[in-house]
Amino acid sequence: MIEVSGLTKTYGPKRAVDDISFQAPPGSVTGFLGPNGAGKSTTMRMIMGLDRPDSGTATIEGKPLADHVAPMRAAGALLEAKSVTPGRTARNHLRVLAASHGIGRRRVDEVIQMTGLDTVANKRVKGFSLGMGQRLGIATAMLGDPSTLIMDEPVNGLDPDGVLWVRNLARQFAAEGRTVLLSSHLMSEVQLTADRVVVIGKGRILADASIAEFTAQAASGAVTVRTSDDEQFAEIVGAEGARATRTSEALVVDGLEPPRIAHLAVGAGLDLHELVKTNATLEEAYLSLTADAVEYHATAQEGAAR
Ligand SMILES: Nc1ncnc2c1ncn2[C@@H]1O[C@H](COP(=O)(O)OP(=O)(O)OP(=O)(O)O)[C@@H](O)[C@H]1O
Repeated sequence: MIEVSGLTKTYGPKRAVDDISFQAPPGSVTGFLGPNGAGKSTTMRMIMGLDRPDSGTATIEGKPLADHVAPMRAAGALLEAKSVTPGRTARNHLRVLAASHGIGRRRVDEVIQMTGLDTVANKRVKGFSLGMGQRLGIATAMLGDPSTLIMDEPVNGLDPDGVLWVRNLARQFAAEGRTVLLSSHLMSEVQLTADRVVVIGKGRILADASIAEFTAQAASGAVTVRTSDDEQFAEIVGAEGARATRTSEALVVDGLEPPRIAHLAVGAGLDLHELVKTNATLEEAYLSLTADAVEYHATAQEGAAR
């Protein structure tokens, strides 16, 4: 369990994190989302005790990470800034770290295997690709077999196979009752990986909900209907006070729930060919929520495809 309470961090005039509180419960994957510069990495660094908050607290299993007897067993993190000595091999990097935390060499071999680094474990880290570096970062995070795993942009630079692997790893960790907090800008991936989302914008919490709740909030509630006579059915729906818009292929009904729509169609003796409530995707929900919190806008290019 990660608990963040009233956490605030200012860099000069910039309030990077502004009085945020949220929990990442055990047994689930919490997606940590927000536009560039929203404060995600700063928050993760404070949870890991790498940045000192101006005020507020961040705890793991009830206490700050630094107060744990074996911090690497409490939490492991893949953060953006890597602290790997480039001249070392991946295996040596892991061995040095393991030795300084009382972790045996067998665990080093295990995490090398788990992260698919076997063939490059004896190569110097400075020659690593972005994806191999990510895998080594994840291997480092897992070294202590931690109960909490924090990953900042874990799929950054990974090939599709690696993306799937991170998704399965996160899901497996959660299934084992551990806590997973991960940030990502890939909404489709978060939708597949996370159970819950915490959305942050300009240092403040914008949403804290399950994926289902979060996307339901953004859904228009419209229902797509096709019947044996859409023109007649549009009138029936209109008489009920709902709005029916005809598209080339169907009717889009606003203001009635599917069971009522089905009841009306059957009552009018019409065949019902389609009845679908439209759900927003995580990306649509995210974009509509964060529209005002985006700090770095791209401007449309002259001559760009329209
Ligand atoms: N060490 C620092 N010194 C000064 N400003 C910083 C520092 N670290 C972060 N900031 C500022 O704090 C704000 C939050 O940054 P942070 O890296 O936490 O955002 P983020 O949500 O992780 O963004 P991204 O998605 O781009 O990684 C930004 O405006 C950033 O410029």
